[in-house]
Amino acid sequence: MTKAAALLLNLGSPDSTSVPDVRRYLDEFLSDERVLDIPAWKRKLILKLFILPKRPAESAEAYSEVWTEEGSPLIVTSKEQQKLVSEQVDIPVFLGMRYGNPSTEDIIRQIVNEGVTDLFIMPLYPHYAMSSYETAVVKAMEEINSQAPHMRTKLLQPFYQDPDYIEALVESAKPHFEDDDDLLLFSYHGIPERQVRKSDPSHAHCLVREDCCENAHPCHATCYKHQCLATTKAFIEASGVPQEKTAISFQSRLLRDPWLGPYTDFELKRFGQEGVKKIKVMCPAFVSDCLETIEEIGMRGVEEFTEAGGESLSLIPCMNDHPSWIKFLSTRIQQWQQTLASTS
Ligand SMILES: C=CC1=C(C)c2cc3[nH]c(cc4nc(cc5[nH]c(cc1n2)c(C)c5CCC(=O)O)C(CCC(=O)O)=C4C)c(C)c3C=C
Ligand SMILES: [Fe+2]
Ligand SMILES: [Fe+2]
Repeated sequence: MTKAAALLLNLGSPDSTSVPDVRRYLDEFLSDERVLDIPAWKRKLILKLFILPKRPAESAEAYSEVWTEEGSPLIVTSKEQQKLVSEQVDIPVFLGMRYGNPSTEDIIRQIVNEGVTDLFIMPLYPHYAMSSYETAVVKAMEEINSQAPHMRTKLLQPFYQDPDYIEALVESAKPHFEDDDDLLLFSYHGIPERQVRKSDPSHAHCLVREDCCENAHPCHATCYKHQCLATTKAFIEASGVPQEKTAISFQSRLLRDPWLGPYTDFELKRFGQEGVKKIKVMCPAFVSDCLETIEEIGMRGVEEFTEAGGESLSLIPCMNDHPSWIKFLSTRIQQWQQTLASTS
């Protein structure tokens, strides 16, 4: 007897906006060797001396700005996505988070208890990064290997230029465009440049030249920079937005190492100073609105831009529960079920 199921994976949020809950979450998140990819002793020291004393209170305040009656926007939206996808397919759809709850460990236990033999693992990240897609997959596989080593698994690959994803992104974003917009900014979550180099299997291609991540290359199956550029290019082509009215930047830096640039906060200031008046910002690395979109762009970004002279900045919502996005996920599940049926 076989039983198939799908598992949606996302990053996770603290359980509440209390400082102890946020501290627990940040401790789990930033203790991940794929997020702070430095020697373990150094990571522990940095966490203890520089991050955990002050950041939990600052982040708790930021979370309070976006928290809803049902909880964190990321969790609430992810649960809604799970419900909507479940309604479109005829197998159970589970939801797990890399950090916090519902934890990957608990959800794999539930999946095992329900007798699942074939699991489609769906990291809800369009782009490959060791700190997002890779760590989610590694954690899920560790749990499966220890709890149910015979379970068969299949992985949804990063879908950064999948025409169906691009179509869903265009359909959800385009209604927010206005004729008098001066600029559409694609703001992606940043990562340290070091992690782009580490994810380059050749260790000789990515970030070696200014334009090395632009074009297709065998090293780019794991190149976050290339994949963000590719999403932007595909979106511009599919949406018809004039390229000269677009820009790209990377947000959410932590610590002082060089991260992928240009940095969103610096760019918003520059645009304001250079006379750009009306900006729309979309964040295609996130499929659900969360702290990093609602607070960092929709609140702080607005201040940065208007204080520098800009008139208005609007955040374009992520795909969230948009029907085209739900269809994308449901279709990928159905396609996997067809391959299962044809191979069994
Ligand atoms: C979209 C993919 C993401 C990548 C890549 C990523 C890398 C990355 N993040 C941090 C540090 C933090 N990120 C935080 C929040 C956060 N990050 C993502 C996604 C990616 N992160 C999401 C969806 C969220 C929002 C979570 C929510 O609850 O809404 C935070 C926590 C908040 C804060 O204190 O600022 C941190 C910290 C690093 C260091 C990193 C790559 C190395
Ligand atoms: Fe992050
Ligand atoms: Fe690259």
